[in-house]
Amino acid sequence: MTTAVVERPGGLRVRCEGVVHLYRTFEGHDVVALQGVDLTIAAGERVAFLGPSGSGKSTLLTLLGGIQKPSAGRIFLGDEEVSRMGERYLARVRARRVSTMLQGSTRNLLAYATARQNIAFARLALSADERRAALPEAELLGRVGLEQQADQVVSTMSGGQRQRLALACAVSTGPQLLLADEPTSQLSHEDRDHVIALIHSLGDDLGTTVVVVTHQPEVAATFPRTVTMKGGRVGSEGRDGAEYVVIGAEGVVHLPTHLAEQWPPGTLVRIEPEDASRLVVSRSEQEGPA
Ligand SMILES: Nc1ncnc2c1ncn2[C@@H]1O[C@H](COP(=O)(O)OP(=O)(O)OP(=O)(O)O)[C@@H](O)[C@H]1O
Repeated sequence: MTTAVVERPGGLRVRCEGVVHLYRTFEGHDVVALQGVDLTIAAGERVAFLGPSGSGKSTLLTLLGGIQKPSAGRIFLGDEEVSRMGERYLARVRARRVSTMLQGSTRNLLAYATARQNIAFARLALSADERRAALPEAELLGRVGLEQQADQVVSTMSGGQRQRLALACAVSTGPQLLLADEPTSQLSHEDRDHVIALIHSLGDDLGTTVVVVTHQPEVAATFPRTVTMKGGRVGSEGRDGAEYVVIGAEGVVHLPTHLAEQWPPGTLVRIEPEDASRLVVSRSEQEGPA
């Protein structure tokens, strides 16, 4: 497929430096959702975020999309730091350069509007030139297999149709960065494969940087890079099928999950260099602190 949705040059580079995020609960407690994320995603790269529930995947995604600002640390979209953007400028970035699909298709759509009206709404912030350069709405709907649903109201659509429409709206502005939180959860296998193929075709056509949060191994396997979150940090990364742990800012190394179960917190270990590219981790015979 070679048709561009809206012609824009390439994808956006994303960089996180020591990103921390806290939520204040109604009871006044602070919840640490992210505690020092260092991560660079190259322009045009496609990455799947994995990790257990509560590890901070959705929080990181909303920070990358400028929906929330980090409590500390810095996030760069291209060369621009998100926290330094004024609200109006950030709103323009969100409307034209960065598309975020939140978890659950209904949060991304106007339920009582038709497919066509939803796409028109998503494109409101585009300039007249950009709108002219954009893929015609009928073609866009055709690409997500909804040509027959152009005038159908969202609330009468199936879950799969809504999710495909949400994706059509997200890509209708030709974003340089597409962020999608669980875009394939609760879909049939057929709808899941359709949505993922569309996401990858956007990357192929426009060089868009793509980040997808998923719990589904079949979905993660279609991405050349995976980032697994653990306790609010990047725990490990997968590149072309090989898994690596990541050294954190303070020299902290997470153990791979299968070893972490055998060597629980408190285990005493010794780390010694074997040669220039190898460290040996050995477990002490002594009991660690209880
Ligand atoms: N609005 C909020 N208020 C308070 N705490 C929150 C809020 N949103 C998230 N959290 C907490 O922040 C932490 C990270 O949550 P987050 O939703 O980012 O994780 P996740 O990895 O996306 O989880 P899931 O896979 O279940 O969606 C969790 O401890 C969660 O309970």
